[in-house]
This record gives sequence, structure tokens and C-alpha cells, in this order.
Amino acid sequence: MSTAEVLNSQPFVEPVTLEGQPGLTLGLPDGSRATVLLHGAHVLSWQAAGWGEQLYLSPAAGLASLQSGQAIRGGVPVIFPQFELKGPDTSLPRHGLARQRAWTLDSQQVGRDHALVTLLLSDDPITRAYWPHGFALELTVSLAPHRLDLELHATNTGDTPWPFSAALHTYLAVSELTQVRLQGLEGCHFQDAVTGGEHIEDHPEKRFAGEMDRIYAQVPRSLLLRDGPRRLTLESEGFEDAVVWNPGPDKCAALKDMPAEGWREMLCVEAAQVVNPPMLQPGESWTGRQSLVLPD
Ligand SMILES: O=P(O)(O)OC[C@H]1O[C@@H](O)[C@H](O)[C@@H](O)[C@@H]1O
Repeated sequence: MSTAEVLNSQPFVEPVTLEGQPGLTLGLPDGSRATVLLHGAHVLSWQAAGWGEQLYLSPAAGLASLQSGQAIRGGVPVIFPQFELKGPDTSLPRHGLARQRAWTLDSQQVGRDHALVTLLLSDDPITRAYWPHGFALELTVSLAPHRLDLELHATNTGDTPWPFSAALHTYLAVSELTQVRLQGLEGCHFQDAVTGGEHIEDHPEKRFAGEMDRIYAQVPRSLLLRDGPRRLTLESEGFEDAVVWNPGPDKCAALKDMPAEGWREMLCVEAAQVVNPPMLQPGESWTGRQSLVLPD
């Protein structure tokens, strides 16, 4: 059997290099594929069988010139231990350290109908220069038919307690922003970074016209994105909040790593733990999950 035939007949995990960046491709016999880079444990792509690409990656993301300390525009950046510049430790880089550092492959596994990898990041002299704490972060990426599961596991490996924020900053690809509907947020309190203030969501089905930057607190475990015939369920566990972000035309034009019209093709719906930063004692762990699920 040729390599291609073997890859097409059973789930697999294989090393890949994308524009010079090392990573891994997970694949299933139904044609599903997911790609994760070691840089940031950054999921760049999830192609679901019959549905195509589900994540937005900016064509100007500049992977070829990516350096340690830089972030990637698109896919699923891992945010830890600070969200945006909101602390708990505001001396950290924006959105924290995890998305900018090289992670290592910890383990990989394939089953009858899934493929899974776990990547690891722990403190080193560079992270300790920014944030003087012992930590171990694991991101597990699991691909199954019509489903991508991301699990972030944080452990305090140091000898002092620390508070943290975290998010899976998922950039969803959309056909056209104005056609998209997001269900499940009605009744949730949100902080609005565009207009300021705190409000309660009163729309059962959110629509989008341009810029939006909101942190919704204590959201339901399941949200639904409708985009034409596509129905994408976003399930979360452990993450209490959801951030909904689109830069809109003006801020998008100011982003060097996004094309001017890119805002029309994406919507970030981020599983987040921001409003109440957890405190981890030495030896304690925290786990958050986000699952993206399409109909069979
Ligand atoms: O440009 P960055 O650092 O990747 O951040 C993008 C956006 O990320 C969102 O999560 C924030 O709510 C926005 O305020 C922010 O602009």
C-alpha cells in the first residue's frame, strides 16, 4: 500500500512544515484534517469532511517570517496567563505568553476514528523574566468526524499561588460577516470594549455589521453559529465566559497582518476565563475545553 493509501485508510498524525514552521497534521479517512504549529500550539486549520475550512487564517499572517515573541493572526491563538491587557498581571505582553512561544510535542495517539496530539509549554528563563512563576500548560487537539476538541490544562508547578486568565481565541471562517447569526447569548451580561459600559444581551440571535468587542460573562455551555446552511455548535467546559470579536473595517485596515477586507470573512468566538481569574495554588490544575461540532 502506498503512503497516500495508508494515510487515506486510517487516522494519522504526521509532522509537517508550513512556510518553514514545524507542526503536525492530524487526519481521518473521511478527509478531515487539522493542522497545529509548535509555535503557540496554534491550530491553524480545521477542514471538516463535507464542510471545508472552518477557521480563518489571515493571508497576511506572515508565517514565513514568524519569530519567537510574535503572534499569528487567525486560527486559534492560546491566551495565557493574561487576556488582552486586563491582567491579572498587566506587565505581561498583550494576551500573555503562550501564543508567542515554541511548544513541544508531548504525545500523539490515533484511534479507530480520531487523531489526537498534546503539546506542552512550561516556564523557562524567558517566561520567568516576564512572569516569575512555575507553570505547565498542555493543549490537547483532538480530531474526530465533524468535530474538533481543544483542551487547555494549566498546572501550577511553582511554589507560590498565581491568578490567571485564559482563552482559546478561535477565529471562525465565515462566508460573509453580515450573513452570520450567533445564538445562545441572550440574557448574558457583557462588557463592551467598543462603546464602553456593561449591558445585558437582549438578542436571541446576534447579527454583525462591523466592529464588535465584547466579553460575555457566564455564558451557556453551548452556542450556535448559523452561516447559510452551516450550523456550527461551540461547546465549552471550564471556560465561563465568551469573547466575541470582529475588528470591523477601520481597525482591520490598521492591522498589518490582515487584508483590508479580512474582517468580512471572520468572527472570533472565544472560549474564555476572563471575568473571574482563577487562583491556582502550588500543585493545582485547571482545565478548559472548547469543542467545535458540525452536523453529521
Ligand atoms: O491583536 P491581538 O492582540 O491579537 O488582539 C485581537 C483582539 O483580541 C480580542 O480577544 C480582544 O477582545 C480585542 O480587544 C483584541 O483587539
